[in-house]
Amino acid sequence: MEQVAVLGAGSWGTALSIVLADNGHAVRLWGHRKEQIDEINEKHTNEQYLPGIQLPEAIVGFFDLQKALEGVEVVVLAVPTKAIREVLQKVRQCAKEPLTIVSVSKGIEPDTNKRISEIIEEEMPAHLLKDVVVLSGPSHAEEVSLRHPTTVTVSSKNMEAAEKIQDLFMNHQYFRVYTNPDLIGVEIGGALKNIIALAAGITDGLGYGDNAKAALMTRGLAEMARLGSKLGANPLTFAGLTGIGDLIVTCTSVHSRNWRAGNLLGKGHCLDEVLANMGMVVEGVRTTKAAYQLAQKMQVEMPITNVLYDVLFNGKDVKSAVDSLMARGKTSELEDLVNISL
Ligand SMILES: NC(=O)C1=CN([C@@H]2O[C@H](COP(=O)(O)OP(=O)(O)OC[C@H]3O[C@@H](n4cnc5c(N)ncnc54)[C@H](OP(=O)(O)O)[C@@H]3O)[C@@H](O)[C@H]2O)C=CC1
Ligand SMILES: O=C(CO)COP(=O)(O)O
Repeated sequence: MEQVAVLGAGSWGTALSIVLADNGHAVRLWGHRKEQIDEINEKHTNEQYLPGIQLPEAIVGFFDLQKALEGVEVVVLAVPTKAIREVLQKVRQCAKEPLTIVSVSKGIEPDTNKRISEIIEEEMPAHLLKDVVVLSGPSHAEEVSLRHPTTVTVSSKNMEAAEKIQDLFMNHQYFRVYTNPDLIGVEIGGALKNIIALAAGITDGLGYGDNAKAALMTRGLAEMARLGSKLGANPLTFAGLTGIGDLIVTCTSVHSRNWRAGNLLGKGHCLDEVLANMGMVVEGVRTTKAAYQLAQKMQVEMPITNVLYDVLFNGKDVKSAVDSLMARGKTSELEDLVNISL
């Protein structure tokens, strides 16, 4: 039995706390809103994020970060990408011993274009950071909290640490955890699939059918792998859980906030209105900006990302965005594969 701190009491932090509690661990679920922590401790629910789910009593809510981190060696970081630096700055003021930090968020930071593991290494002083492990894959919190069969992947620069985290989360009833040593590919896949899910939501919202969605997913995967391999990822990772696996779950599920946001954009709503009404994080918006910047910097062709960037940040109309993808010059499907070095 391990004491684990989970930072971020949203959908994913709470769902992963259930997995850890089911595995016999004592979970300290930290959140920054007192009334939500009181609800977790008094009613064993988190109605805003996982309505109707009864939380195991081994999950204890913490409002005081210092107390949540006392004597803990493993910290699961489950806040949106834009809050990660702020939360880590608080963690480094409270931590006394070196921590293994498990990143479960999916995004790339705009402007710095850093992956989350890179942000963690930057924000945490070396003496307080033992290892960084990334956990990613096709896993909607809503389904995990219902204990429906789910598979994810863990990766790290130190695969021994990844295997420890694999053991911590592995639940042979409903939560199967794989390892993959390709840290860059695992993080890039998890982040970029949100861009394609936004685009898939848009074409669904426009009333286009399965052909359009299959095209976006397939050509989306090609551009994810193109950028990923330029950044040092193994292209085969994009054929795995954190690539095509997460792309399928996010582009085809009503649970996906990215798909739902895209769907509303496709139906004619404006971005500000969509984000204001979502009530949960839509990571793909900021990641589109970061991936657009990376594509320019690394000179990688990313037509879907580029056109979505214009929709989100330059007011391009969604219908003409799809038209401009269709009107691109002719190309070969396999050209991408030839350009990817294994
Ligand atoms: N939901 C899912 O199915 C999955 C999500 N993920 C990833 O996990 C990450 C978190 O997503 P998810 O849990 O779904 O997001 P939610 O929007 O459901 O919850 C985010 C949580 O983070 C809290 N938070 C936001 N900013 C801060 C801050 N500065 N300090 C402390 N807490 C903060 C929010 O608090 P408040 O309530 O006050 O806003 C909320 O509790 C994302 O990167 C997402 O892509 C990965 C796999 C699956
Ligand atoms: O990453 C996820 C599932 O694997 C969750 O996707 P959304 O953030 O789009 O809901």
